[in-house]
Amino acid sequence: MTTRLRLAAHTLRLPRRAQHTLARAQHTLASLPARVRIYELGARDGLQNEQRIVDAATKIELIHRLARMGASSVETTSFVSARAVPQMADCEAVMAGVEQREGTDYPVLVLNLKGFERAKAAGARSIAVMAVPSVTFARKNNNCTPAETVERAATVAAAANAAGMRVRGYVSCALGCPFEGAMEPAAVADLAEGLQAAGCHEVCLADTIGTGTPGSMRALLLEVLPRVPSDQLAVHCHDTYGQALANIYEALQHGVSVIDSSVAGLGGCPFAGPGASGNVATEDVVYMLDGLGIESGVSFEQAVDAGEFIVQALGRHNSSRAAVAFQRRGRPSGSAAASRPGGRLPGESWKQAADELSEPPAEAPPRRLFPYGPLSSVRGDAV
Ligand SMILES: CC(C)(COP(=O)([O-])OP(=O)([O-])OC[C@H]1O[C@@H](n2cnc3c(N)ncnc32)[C@H](O)[C@@H]1OP(=O)([O-])[O-])[C@@H](O)C(=O)NCCC(=O)NCCSC(=O)C[C@@](C)(O)CC(=O)[O-]
Repeated sequence: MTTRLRLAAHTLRLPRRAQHTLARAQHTLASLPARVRIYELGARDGLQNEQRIVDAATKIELIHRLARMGASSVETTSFVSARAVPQMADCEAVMAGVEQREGTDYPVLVLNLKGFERAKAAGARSIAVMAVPSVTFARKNNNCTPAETVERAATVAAAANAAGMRVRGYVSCALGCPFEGAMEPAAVADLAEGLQAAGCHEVCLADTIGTGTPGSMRALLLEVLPRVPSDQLAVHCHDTYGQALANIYEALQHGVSVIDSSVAGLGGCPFAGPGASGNVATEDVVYMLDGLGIESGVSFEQAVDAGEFIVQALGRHNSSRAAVAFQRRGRPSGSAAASRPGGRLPGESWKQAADELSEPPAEAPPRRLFPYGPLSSVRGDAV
């Protein structure tokens, strides 16, 4: 008997109101993807706006940790003007030093043909391009018009595809521009479709300054999804107004299964004006996904370790709520870390704690319990 049938039999014994609640929960969970891919931005978007220049060796070590923690993609650097973004001046050295793991994608951001030629010469196998709907942001960030951002992206994508590279396309300011406010969802959808037609295997809707809400994310997805299918979409949420996780949850319910994030919540575009905060923290995203029973392949503990590594190098605070809570309190009951209050034993480094915690417990506890039982049964997965 499938879990769904067993569940149906079980719910008949519940009061009518509880049956409705359960049916609603089951409907929501049924629409969530079972697995998502994490596109990690800590080494590129995460660092590009930091004033303290991080040396190439530290960036390379960070990239290795991000790959080891299980991110599907680790955006490695950007091939842009060193005058415009001094932190990315060492892009060639970083590319040369990264030992690429089998099964991990290492895209680099490229905004024009000059950047593409540099990336190709440095051995990049995967790139990201961008299109911008806002006139002011396109001028400040890309030194061209919105239409020219699409033309440049298409030119670069064609060259990259001809060279056998994978191409992702960002639509920046998808939920708002720092200078022009809300963007028309239809205009964003036009750019998303344009990037896909230009040869991008994946289109990422970027809330560059984190002004979106689940309402505006839903309105945007309803406009974009008829034109670009959910399995070719990603979302990139900054957390300026504390909406990033809610926006991601909204996107998950529409079938989007590639999530951008940055360890320790680092990041931001240097051309987006003051007050825009970092990306949603990878640790927070993974904590939420683990709680939803959605596989990401990312180890929460190793994400905390990577985030701590880079915030210590930068001498700044960690913006991940989940990482900070984990360091103070450990994981809540039911998780492997819970048996070790504080997550880390006295004198133990985060790396040791993470290695220790990633070892499977002798008898695995039931994972991800939902008040009505294991999440998979509520979702109605067949067994
Ligand atoms: C847009 C460009 C490339 C200008 O593009 P351009 O208009 O083609 O530049 P140009 O021809 O006017 O050249 C200006 C100068 O830049 C040099 N140059 C031109 N291109 C390159 C290159 N590829 N590599 C190295 N140097 C370059 C070029 O050689 C020249 O140097 P000069 O002769 O004055 O000494 C430039 O303005 C630039 O690099 N801007 C930086 C933009 C940037 O990196 N922004 C942050 C990343 S975007 C982001 O974070 C958003 C995202 C993706 O995460 C999603 C989201 O949240 O929205």
